[in-house]
Amino acid sequence: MGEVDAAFIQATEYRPKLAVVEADDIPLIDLSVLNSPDSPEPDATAIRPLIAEIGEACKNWGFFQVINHGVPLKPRQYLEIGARKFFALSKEEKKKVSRNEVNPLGYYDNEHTKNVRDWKEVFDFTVHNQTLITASHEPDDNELKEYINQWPDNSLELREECEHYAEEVQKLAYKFFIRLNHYPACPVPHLALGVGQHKDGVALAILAQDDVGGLEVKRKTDGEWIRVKPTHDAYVINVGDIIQVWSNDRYESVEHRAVVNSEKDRISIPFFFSPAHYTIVEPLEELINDQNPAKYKPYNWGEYFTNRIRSNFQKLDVENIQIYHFKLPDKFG
Ligand SMILES: O=C(O)CCC(=O)C(=O)O
Ligand SMILES: [Fe+2]
Repeated sequence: MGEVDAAFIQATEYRPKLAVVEADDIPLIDLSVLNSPDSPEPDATAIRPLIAEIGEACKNWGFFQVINHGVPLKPRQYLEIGARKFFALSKEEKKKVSRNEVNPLGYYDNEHTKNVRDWKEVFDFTVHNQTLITASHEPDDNELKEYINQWPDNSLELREECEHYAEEVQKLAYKFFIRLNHYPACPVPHLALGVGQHKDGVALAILAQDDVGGLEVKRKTDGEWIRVKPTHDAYVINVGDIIQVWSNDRYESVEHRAVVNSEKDRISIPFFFSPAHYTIVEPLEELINDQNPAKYKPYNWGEYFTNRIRSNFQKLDVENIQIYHFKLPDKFG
């Protein structure tokens, strides 16, 4: 295997099959009724079929793509170019904006998913230049800290490109943070993964991917890994853990991963949507009744998130925090 660090090598059962199963069946949803120039405020009847379509996609797949979403293409294209320029800088230059124990935003090339190193480098920033978040994952520690974006200086216009994109894409959801993912070409794509299989802990993820492709979704019906076909100017949206809890398991957060390849590098830009740090996440009251009792205990989002990033940051012996840790016993057995 020569020069590839053993930290990147997946256990046999997690290694990707490189034969691609490309899904035509991941729902492709047209959002044009929401963006009609004639009726800026679509009425409830007009959007009812769309809501049903999204509900079905969330239930059956947990994943879908959207087109005619109203987010302009230019800022996304500029940011993709800007991301490529940034990742092409020397390690030394990129490390000037490195994430560290104090500030988890910025550049990072050592992320682990389930204790195996990901074949990627990332640049994280929050939509607001300063964001308050819970400092500690300990329940009794109420201290908050401020996340501050780190921007590379010199000639790059990365800051403007990131801010401009954030302003536009947040119209599709609300806010939190955006990641620039760079997956370099990999000499051992059958042994490593760009991101190991995982679920997103946030409420919703909205991903812009370039035309190289590599995102794979675990199909709910048979557990097969399905490649999400890059579609021009589409966004891939997936349900995260918070929606699973809010919906009391009606909409499940789905496992996914990013496969790498030996020829081309790849850029993807996920936008992670989640509530404010003080939010208590629990099944929505209106969905709960005697027949359908709450399946989760309430948890604090800020503590959960801090716990998660702590375990991404250092290789821990224990599994990181998961929503099933808050699962209540099933009353109907
Ligand atoms: O790059 C991709 O296609 C997926 C990235 C992803 O799942 C993540 O960053 O959570
Ligand atoms: Fe993800």
